[in-house]
Amino acid sequence: MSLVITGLTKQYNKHKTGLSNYSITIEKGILGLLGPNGAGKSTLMKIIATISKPTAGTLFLDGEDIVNSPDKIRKILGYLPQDFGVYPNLNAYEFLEYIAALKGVGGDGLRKRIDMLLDGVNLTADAKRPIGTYSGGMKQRIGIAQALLNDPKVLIFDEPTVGLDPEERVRFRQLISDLANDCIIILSSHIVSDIEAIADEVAIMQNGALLEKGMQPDIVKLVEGKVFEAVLNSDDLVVLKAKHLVIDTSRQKELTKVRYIIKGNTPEPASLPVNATLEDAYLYLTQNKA
Ligand SMILES: Nc1ncnc2c1ncn2[C@@H]1O[C@H](COP(=O)(O)OP(=O)(O)OP(=O)(O)O)[C@@H](O)[C@H]1O
Repeated sequence: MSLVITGLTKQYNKHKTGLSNYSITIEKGILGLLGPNGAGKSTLMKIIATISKPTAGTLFLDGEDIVNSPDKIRKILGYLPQDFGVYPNLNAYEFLEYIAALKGVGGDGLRKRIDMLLDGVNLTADAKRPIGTYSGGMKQRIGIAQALLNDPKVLIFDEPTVGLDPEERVRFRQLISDLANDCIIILSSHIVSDIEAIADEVAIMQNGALLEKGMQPDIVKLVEGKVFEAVLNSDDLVVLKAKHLVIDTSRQKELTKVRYIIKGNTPEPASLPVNATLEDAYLYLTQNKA
């Protein structure tokens, strides 16, 4: 299964561009979209989910044009939008039955599937309570469950881990990694550690453009050998900041420990090389292009 996107542009109005000439090919597995606010992640996801039409460009799913024939993808799509709304008076069970009816999912297996999904998102014990009484994280989990109702082959999650506690993040990861062999899964976040833990491939976006896409280790390789740490006084820190890209600082008594990416070839004196991470690569790519 592959989704081939070419030259995708979304011009909201004269001044606002959501995506500009964006091309990417997405295969089975979990793709993480990483980018700062306004990068175009939601715009891309809405277009793939056929909620929004592009101004220009094409999307083909296994050779089928999904801009002009959206039904091809809608039948096999699961989508969790960023601003997912729930019906506060329905309980989780009723809500999933309602969404199933909208999606045309029914039959003998429905009850079993709802039970399985409620268990998958850890809501079985609360399934008979009105959703209006749920916490933000619980509402997010019911949103995840509804996206999985129709046994989708293309799954789109816009900021799925917002509001989830660490335990629920692990549960979410397990839930979708079981599906990844068989599906295209696209999820967005601006939290690098979430993408690092969940995604196989990463697409780093900014200002409506794709900066880089690849398997996580290949993205990290972009900054390997460039990341250093040093413990400095405040004067030396000022000098370092003017020359290099600072990733992180922390106080160590009257000194500052700094993690940075070198610009050029020469690290500051008394610096030690450290292993690069996805966060280093993300900051390197987005801050160099900012
Ligand atoms: N309905 C809209 N009308 C006008 N401009 C819009 C609309 N939706 C998005 N935009 C603009 O398009 C650009 C991309 O926005 P988008 O929501 O796709 O980014 P994002 O990467 O999902 O950001 P976030 O992490 O904040 O959700 C931004 O400049 C945004 O202001």
